[in-house]
Amino acid sequence: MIRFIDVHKSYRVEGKDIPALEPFSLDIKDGEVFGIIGHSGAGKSTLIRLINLLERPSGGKILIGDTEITTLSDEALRVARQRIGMIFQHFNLLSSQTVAENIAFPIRLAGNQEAGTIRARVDELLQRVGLTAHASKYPSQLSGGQKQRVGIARALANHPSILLCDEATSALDPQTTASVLDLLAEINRELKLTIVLITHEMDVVRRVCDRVAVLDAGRIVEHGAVADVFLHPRHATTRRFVSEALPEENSGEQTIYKHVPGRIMRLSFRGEATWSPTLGRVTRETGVDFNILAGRIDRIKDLPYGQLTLAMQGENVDTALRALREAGIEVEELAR
Ligand SMILES: Nc1ncnc2c1ncn2[C@@H]1O[C@H](COP(=O)(O)OP(=O)(O)OP(=O)(O)O)[C@@H](O)[C@H]1O
Repeated sequence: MIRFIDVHKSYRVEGKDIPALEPFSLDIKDGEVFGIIGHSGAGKSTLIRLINLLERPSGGKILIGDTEITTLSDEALRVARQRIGMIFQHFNLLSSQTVAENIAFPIRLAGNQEAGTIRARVDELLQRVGLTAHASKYPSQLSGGQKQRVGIARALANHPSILLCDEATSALDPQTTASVLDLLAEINRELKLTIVLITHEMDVVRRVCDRVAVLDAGRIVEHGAVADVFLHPRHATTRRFVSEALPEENSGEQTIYKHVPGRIMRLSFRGEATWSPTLGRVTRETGVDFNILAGRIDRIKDLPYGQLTLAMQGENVDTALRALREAGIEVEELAR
């Protein structure tokens, strides 16, 4: 568990303390993928860098397991940091070293000098990230996605229990982003390490995270399970992030709703409910008419979900809505 207790952080700029993170408490559980989402300047980098003390908090406690890391000696902190890997938006590879040498570097730094052991570990890591054929290349000969795979292999070199990802996919195209996120999900699943990632894209959160915190101007304004935050965003900032991830929600439907007869409802289905023909059954039984205005079926990490926007008409709409709720479908009225 990574535990922040009443942590806050200010930067001293021209003799003044400028707050970057207001006091917050937060627990990140072992083995989960935890996302921190926020706009530029919200404090994401500051927050993630508190975990390995690249930034020191101005107050409060940070615990990793039972260890309060802010009280560690320099030597103890150096050892603790070996169990915390980090990857970066711009990869931060050594340009004069090959892929294999980049990955070997932190292993040597941790004190392991035995060439055979290092080679075996590097081979294992190359295989994990799918770069065995590229071991002797230099970073300039790799694509962005391949560079990030080297970054991931290097971060995993000393068997960390935590992997910090600082905008790891922000410099990548959508397809490469998807493959790097798949790799992170696989690493999380197979190595059971905790992943903390920061991003400004809700889609990254939707694809890989179990839980998420939304940062807005240095404050955590919302946090919880991704499915809850994604399907029922409460804070205006969260709603904006979600609507960016669901572009059709932005395309002027609010205006269309005014011209469509009936009550405009949004139905959200999760898990098994996504596949069962409940809507058909309920509307048949209640004689309610419906018109589909928008819809999607997708996944939040491994959880299938569906959202349908309907115009519903008929005498028994309320009965139909009750029956839908009883069947585990979440129902929200958008307009009447
Ligand atoms: N070393 C520093 N010295 C002074 N102020 C800083 C420093 N680092 C960050 N800040 C300020 O702290 C606030 C939070 O910055 P931070 O980099 O954590 O945000 P962010 O959400 O990661 O933004 P971005 O997505 O643009 O990287 C900003 O107002 C920033 O200007």
